[in-house]
Amino acid sequence: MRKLQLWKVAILALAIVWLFVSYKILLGSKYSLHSNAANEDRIGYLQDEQSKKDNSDSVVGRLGGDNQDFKNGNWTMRDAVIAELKSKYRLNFDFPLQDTPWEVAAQWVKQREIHPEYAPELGSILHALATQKIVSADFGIKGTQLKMSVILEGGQMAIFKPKWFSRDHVIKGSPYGGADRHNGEIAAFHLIRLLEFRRAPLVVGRRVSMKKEIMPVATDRLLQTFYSINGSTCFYGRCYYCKDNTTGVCADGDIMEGALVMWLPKQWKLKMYKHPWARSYHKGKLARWEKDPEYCDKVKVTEPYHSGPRLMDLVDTCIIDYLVGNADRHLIETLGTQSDSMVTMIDNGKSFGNPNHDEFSILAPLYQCCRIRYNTWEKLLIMQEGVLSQVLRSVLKQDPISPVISEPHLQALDRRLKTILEQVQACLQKNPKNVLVKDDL
Ligand SMILES: Nc1ncnc2c1ncn2[C@@H]1O[C@H](COP(=O)(O)OP(=O)(O)OP(=O)(O)O)[C@@H](O)[C@H]1O
Ligand SMILES: [Mn+2]
Repeated sequence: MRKLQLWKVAILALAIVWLFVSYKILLGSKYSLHSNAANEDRIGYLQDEQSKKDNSDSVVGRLGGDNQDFKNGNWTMRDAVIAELKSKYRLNFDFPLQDTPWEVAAQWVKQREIHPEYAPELGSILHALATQKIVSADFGIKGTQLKMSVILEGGQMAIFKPKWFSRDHVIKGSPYGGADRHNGEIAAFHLIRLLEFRRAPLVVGRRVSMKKEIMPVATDRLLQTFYSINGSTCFYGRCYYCKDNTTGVCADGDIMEGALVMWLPKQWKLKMYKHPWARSYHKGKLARWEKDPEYCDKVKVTEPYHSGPRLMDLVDTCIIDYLVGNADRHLIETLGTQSDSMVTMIDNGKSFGNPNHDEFSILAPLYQCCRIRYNTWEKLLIMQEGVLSQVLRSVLKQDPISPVISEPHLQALDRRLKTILEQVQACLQKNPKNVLVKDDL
């Protein structure tokens, strides 16, 4: 029995080494594209791969357009990885749908994912979210931050999180401070998608005319919170932090920019739990996990973290939160009520606040537990060496309110990813046997 265990560990260790070595080799290797024949072979391969997934856009065209190395006949494997990922995650806004966009999206939701990995319809659904007529508007129904809840033609509900800051505004001070970042909500959705977690509701940017699209369909109670400053329409809504004109947000003239977050189908109930790694939110008072380096050992033996996927879901979540700089996940919400229900990545408003600050403590579940899903680690490895920012930049360019985040935020993602991988490496060095966890745990 013990022998068998040792064999398993040895095979796993070999697999890890192989993955590392092959990735490094792939990154380093260069394709010499001097001869036309070689060029055509390479292009042919990519076209085949591409056409399997999406025949709306050609890799050759894209590379010819934005890859200088390719033009110079000096094309690295890293470029191939980037091209492949850009093509995989590119949105096709015209992809034909077999049903209404709302129905297609509703049918996607499963026990452990909100949308599938291969989702060519996603572009058309996001397009519908960004353009369908708003038929009613009211206060946001839950949460402490200002938002509107809207119904789109066809009955789909969505949350409108308004713009508070310009793209280059930097939030200073506490790592969980500042009003929501609507653009962060959009960028986080795509980041979560690129890392294949698939646990965030669909989000798209949208600019709405307050006078034409909102006011004619707004409830009276929402309209009562509207006011204007220097000709711009503003509102303060109703929420914990919504008081009066001093707490409201203003459009740019009549046009208010925001993020529309698609509401999950009603039959999927969310259940809220306190996050074991929540902050104390009191200056000078540390939470238990901040005082006790062995804290994870205690969490690991308590329900529902002692078995099933819950603990590893938290590790995945802290990886996303560290990347985007969200230090405010004091609650977790599971999709469904079972012990193996997935931890959703809902509410990414507190993200992309300060590109110059990396809040290491967000990673506590990872560095205290020293465990990560094999699958997650693999996805992170593929995204290293700047691949992540390149692919995300390209995806975000397609959003209606592009540019979604500023360059320093994209650079910060690559830097933070490096830190995460260094942490995993440190764990592997300390305790090689127990770090990588099977994907169904
Ligand atoms: N897309 C969605 N589908 C279903 N429920 C949602 C969705 N988005 C948010 N909710 C629910 O509404 C709650 C509030 O939303 P959200 O967390 O985005 O608002 P918030 O004001 O930022 O909240 P908080 O004050 O907790 O930070 C969530 O905790 C969740 O229960
Ligand atoms: Mn929030």
